[in-house]
Amino acid sequence: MTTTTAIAFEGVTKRYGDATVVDAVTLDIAEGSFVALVGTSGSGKSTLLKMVNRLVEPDAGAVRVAGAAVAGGDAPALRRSIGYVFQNVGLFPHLSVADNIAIRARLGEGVPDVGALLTQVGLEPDVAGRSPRALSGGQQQRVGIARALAGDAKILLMDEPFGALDPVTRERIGQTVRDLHVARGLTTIMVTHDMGEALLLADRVLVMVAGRIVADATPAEMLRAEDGPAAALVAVPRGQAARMQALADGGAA
Ligand SMILES: Nc1ncnc2c1ncn2[C@@H]1O[C@H](COP(=O)(O)OP(=O)(O)OP(=O)(O)O)[C@@H](O)[C@H]1O
Repeated sequence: MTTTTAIAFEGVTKRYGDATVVDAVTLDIAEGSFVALVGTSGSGKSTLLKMVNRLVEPDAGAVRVAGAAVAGGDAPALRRSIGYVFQNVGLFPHLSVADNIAIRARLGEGVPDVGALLTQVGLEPDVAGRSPRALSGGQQQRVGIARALAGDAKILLMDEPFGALDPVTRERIGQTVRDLHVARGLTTIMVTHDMGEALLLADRVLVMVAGRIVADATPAEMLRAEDGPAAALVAVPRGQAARMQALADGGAA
């Protein structure tokens, strides 16, 4: 089976002052893959992600989307073709849910089918007329996902999208995103602090430390890792799962 590269990072580097935040990262993201980017705070995950839609420009190297260097093209057009979801959602409170989703249409694209999008992200179509202020945090994030997909994006970038949500809502929205990823044939990159979430949602997990990718494996490979940075990160969810199983079995945790 041949795989097509949707996003390529070629020796990408970003510095802020003396600090090298992303350090010569070279990486191919296959079309249709769901990639989780994990690592401790400040390791450069968001910076790497934002170089795809040019919210951050690299100091060296190149990012390619569908083979074309993003630096050579029109940044607003690129951003409209890529769905971007982030923790604070960023809905306009004075606009209705429908207008928030259709905001890209105002920027010159076709008018999206808001009702269909709301259904796809697990909301009732009748929330379309409400203000985002009248929605829960989880519902707002679902609207954020609908907005990200309104322009028929084939790439979905998510930056710690569920960080502010309770675990049950987080789990449900994660599953919604995974289903949309499959149904729409998306290429998805999700930045998360949560290794458990990464293992359960993604089909490839990248671990970033100090601006470099130090582990790159499937969730199953990550879980089998005996040592190294991946092993340290999976130790937490693996240990929790084992302790909970012990509790369920009636033994001491
Ligand atoms: N615009 C900026 N100016 C200066 N330094 C920055 C800027 N953006 C990010 N940094 C620094 O770059 C480093 C990496 O930041 P980045 O947000 O990419 O990390 P991260 O791994 O996504 O962290 P977190 O998980 O906390 O979001 C941090 O030390 C951060 O302070």
